[in-house]
Amino acid sequence: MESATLSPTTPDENPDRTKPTKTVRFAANILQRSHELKDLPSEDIPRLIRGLRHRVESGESFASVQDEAFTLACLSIRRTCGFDLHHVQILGASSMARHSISEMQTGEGKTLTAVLPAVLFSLAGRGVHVVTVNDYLADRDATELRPIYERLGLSVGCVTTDMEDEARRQAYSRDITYGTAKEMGFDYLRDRLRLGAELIHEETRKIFQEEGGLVQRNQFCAIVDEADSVLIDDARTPLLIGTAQPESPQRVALFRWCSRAIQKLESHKDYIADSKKRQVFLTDPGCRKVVLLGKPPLMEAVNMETIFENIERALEAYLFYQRDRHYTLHEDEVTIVDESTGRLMPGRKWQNGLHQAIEAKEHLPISSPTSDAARVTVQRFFQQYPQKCGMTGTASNAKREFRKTYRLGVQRIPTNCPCIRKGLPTRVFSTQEAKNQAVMKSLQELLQQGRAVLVGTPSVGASERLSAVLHEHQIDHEILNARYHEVEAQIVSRAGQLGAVTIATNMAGRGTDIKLSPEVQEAGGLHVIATEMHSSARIDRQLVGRCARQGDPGTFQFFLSMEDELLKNLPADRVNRIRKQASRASVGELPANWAKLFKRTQRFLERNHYKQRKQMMKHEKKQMETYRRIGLNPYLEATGG
Ligand SMILES: Nc1ncnc2c1ncn2[C@@H]1O[C@H](COP(=O)(O)OP(=O)(O)OP(=O)(O)O)[C@@H](O)[C@H]1O
Repeated sequence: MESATLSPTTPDENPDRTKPTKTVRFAANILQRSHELKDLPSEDIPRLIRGLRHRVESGESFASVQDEAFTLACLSIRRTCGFDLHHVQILGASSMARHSISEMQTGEGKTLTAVLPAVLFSLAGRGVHVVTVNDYLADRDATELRPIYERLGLSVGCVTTDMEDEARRQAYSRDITYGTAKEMGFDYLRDRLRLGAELIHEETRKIFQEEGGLVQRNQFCAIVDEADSVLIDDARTPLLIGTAQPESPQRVALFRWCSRAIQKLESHKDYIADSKKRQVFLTDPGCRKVVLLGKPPLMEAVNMETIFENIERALEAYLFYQRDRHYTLHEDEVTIVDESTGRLMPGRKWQNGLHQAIEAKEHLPISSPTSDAARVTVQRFFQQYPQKCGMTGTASNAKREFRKTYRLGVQRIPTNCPCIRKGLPTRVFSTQEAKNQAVMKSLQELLQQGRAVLVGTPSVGASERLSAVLHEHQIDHEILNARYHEVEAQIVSRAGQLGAVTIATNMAGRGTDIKLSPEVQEAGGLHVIATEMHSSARIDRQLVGRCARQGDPGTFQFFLSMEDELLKNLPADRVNRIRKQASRASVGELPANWAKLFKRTQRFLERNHYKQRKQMMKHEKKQMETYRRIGLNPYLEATGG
């Protein structure tokens, strides 16, 4: 059988779809061979897989068993799901087997595509990690795909947030384990903490591992779904485990005092705020003012340096962290909202006193602060997998970063059916109010046409504000945000029905598969209204990718306003200038060319975030080298190995 050689052409570059290319022949061949095995008794499939495993364990390469492994996987998929994989899915799988990121458009069936490389790499018997963006998707994929793997004689596990260590250990001992990068990364760090100094002695490490002291096996293969979200968007903050410091009334008094004291400070005069980096620096006059402010007796022993630092944290909490956008409040606790996925992250805390500063700002009980115990960047964590690959609908514009950081190429895979998604012209308004009115009008028109509508919003707060406006206009709708994650599956299952209006945060941005009812399909499919642009064009493309999947009809439109969050990332004086200019141009809708400002701001932010990631990696590399040189566990921070 000939091996897969993907031509770099995209469907647009090679519109002659009737001519079978070498790659199409490769995919057709795999499917044909799987059809030839249609009478193979079920019990023979695991036997054949065991044969392949034996060959890999005896030193044969993955490439030499790839065709047979793919054939058996296709057979199992057909017997379980009742349909064949599309050729393009087999091409996507083949490029992943050669350590690439397959760029497959949204809705092309990436979840099933990943089964093929997962089966192939599982033959080494060292564990395959299929990494997704959230617990919901990890659990959904593991549950839905389990029958396919089990037919092949392969075991499947899933790691989610609230699991105990023993259950995690079990899940990692399976052939294929589903989970999020965060869960897998934190398990990795917890293992490094368990190892302590033994990490650097190969022999003791092995013994420790064999005795079951660790939860994870050594990293071997990672297949990353939504690769740009996991490897790029989420890679701006390192994975970090903190250890709780003892409670201290002094510190509680300090956080509370700082939260009040900042009301007396003036921007530009007493402090400088950098909104891009979300940092605040006290100026000399600011420091002098803080020194002179009256303090409670409990703070007498706190040195001025610590007070300045906590004043800066309190200002950051006040200026850059908004309730129902960056965090939510639940039962007297601050719960972080993941900015790129819109999901809650219970149990996670901001470091260096920021979490406590936010608690003080919200007049909540102050939790005990944590200090760094172990940390690793997402980049470094994934670099340690000798076999890795990924898939996403939005990889091309991060091609360079994938190559430089992870040594992963990006391969564009043609769509199965031509995509007929249609974008309507972006509309820009001078105020949020004018934008909401226009969204409402558009919604009413769409509902009259018998469409289903998904409205994307940037935060929990924004989704609820828009919901209130819809209530005023008596438009029935559902909300999909971090507060309703328990009923996510039901909300998604209704989102493609006649007259359905779903207001969602980024939670619906990735992996959400909205099935259309026949009437909605007939009326033009799902329409996506994006009510803001995100900090990365890839996140916007994912939201828009909820419509017009697999050749279905579908449309989308952006509604933007000069009061949008995105523009707040520009320097304040520039935003004010632009807003004044806009209000001179119109009080309602602005000319279409104002949309360029949003695209430029988005590109500016993308560049900034890339720089931040590069800087973080440079810093980590330096730190690791120093730790190694002096013989300490390089993953342990404050404990010093
Ligand atoms: N070969 C196939 N034949 C028929 N249906 C398929 C096939 N492959 C996948 N599907 C179906 O297509 C739908 C979309 O699949 P999936 O959610 O995996 O897409 P995706 O590429 O991951 O989308 P997104 O990028 O939005 O996450 C699912 O309902 C899945 O069952």
